[in-house]
Amino acid sequence: MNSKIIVDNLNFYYGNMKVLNSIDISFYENSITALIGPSGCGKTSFLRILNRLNDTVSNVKVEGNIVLDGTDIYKDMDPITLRKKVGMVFQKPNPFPMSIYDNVAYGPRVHGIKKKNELNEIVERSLKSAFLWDEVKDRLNKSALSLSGGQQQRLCIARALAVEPEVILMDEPTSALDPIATSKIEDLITTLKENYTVIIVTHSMQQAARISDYTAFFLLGKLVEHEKTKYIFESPRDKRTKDYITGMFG
Ligand SMILES: Nc1ncnc2c1ncn2[C@@H]1O[C@H](COP(=O)(O)OP(=O)(O)OP(=O)(O)O)[C@@H](O)[C@H]1O
Repeated sequence: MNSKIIVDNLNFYYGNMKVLNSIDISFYENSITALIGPSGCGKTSFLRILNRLNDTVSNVKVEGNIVLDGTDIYKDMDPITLRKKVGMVFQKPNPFPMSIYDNVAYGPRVHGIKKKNELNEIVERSLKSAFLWDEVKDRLNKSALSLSGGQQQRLCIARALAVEPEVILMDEPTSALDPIATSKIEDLITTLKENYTVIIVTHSMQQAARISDYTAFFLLGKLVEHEKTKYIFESPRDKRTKDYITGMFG
C-alpha cells in the first residue's frame, strides 16, 4: 500500500478562524477514500487545499506539509503542475458552454496538444473511461449543456481525466443527481481506482460504505478517525464516529 499524498500536521485558517486543526492523514494509491462529517466540519476546505484551490481566496493560511509523491505541493510545486496531477470534480456539474468535444479537449489544449488525431484519441479515451462515449459519440459537436445532469457530471469526469491526472478529488459529485445517474457515477468511481487515487466528500453514509476503501471522519475541523471503511462502519473506535454513522447526530 503506497501513500500517494501524505498530510502532516495541517492547520488551515480563514482569517482568524481555524477551520482545520492538526490533520494527519495519508491517501493510498489505487484506493478510494471517503471524507465524511457534519456540515461545516471542513471537508470541502480540506479537499480544496489538496489542489490549492484556496490560493485565490484572500486571507487564508495553510500550515503544515502536504506531500504528493515526495514533493511538497505548497513549497516545491507550482499550482499548474499540481492541478495537472490532481483533478477536481465539483458538486454541481459545471461543463463549459462549448461542445462536448471541446470540453474534453480543453485541458490537453491548454497543456499544448494541438494535433487533431492526438486530441481525437484523448477525447475518445476519456469519454470511454467516463462511461459516456456510447451516449455521445454521434454528437460530439453538440453543446455540452444539452446533456442531462448525470451525463454532464460524467463529462466533467471525462474532462478531468483528459489531462491524465494521478489523483481525482470529488466534492459530493452525486448530490445533484437522481438515483440512476448516481449509481452510474458510483460504478464509474469504482473503476477509476484501478488507475487513480480518488478522494471523495460525501454526505451519504451508504455511498461511503458502497464505494470507498477508506473513510475519514471529520468533526469540528479535526480528523476523528481514519480507517478501512469496513472498520469505520462495523466497529468504529470512537463513539463520535459511531454516533455520526448511525445518525445520532449530524
Ligand atoms: N471562503 C470562506 N471564507 C470564510 N469562511 C469559510 C469559507 N468557506 C468555508 N468557510 C467556513 O469554514 C468552515 C468549514 O467549511 P467547509 O465548507 O469546509 O465545511 P464542509 O464540511 O465541507 O461543509 P458542507 O458539508 O456543508 O459542505 C465553516 O465554518 C464555513 O463557514
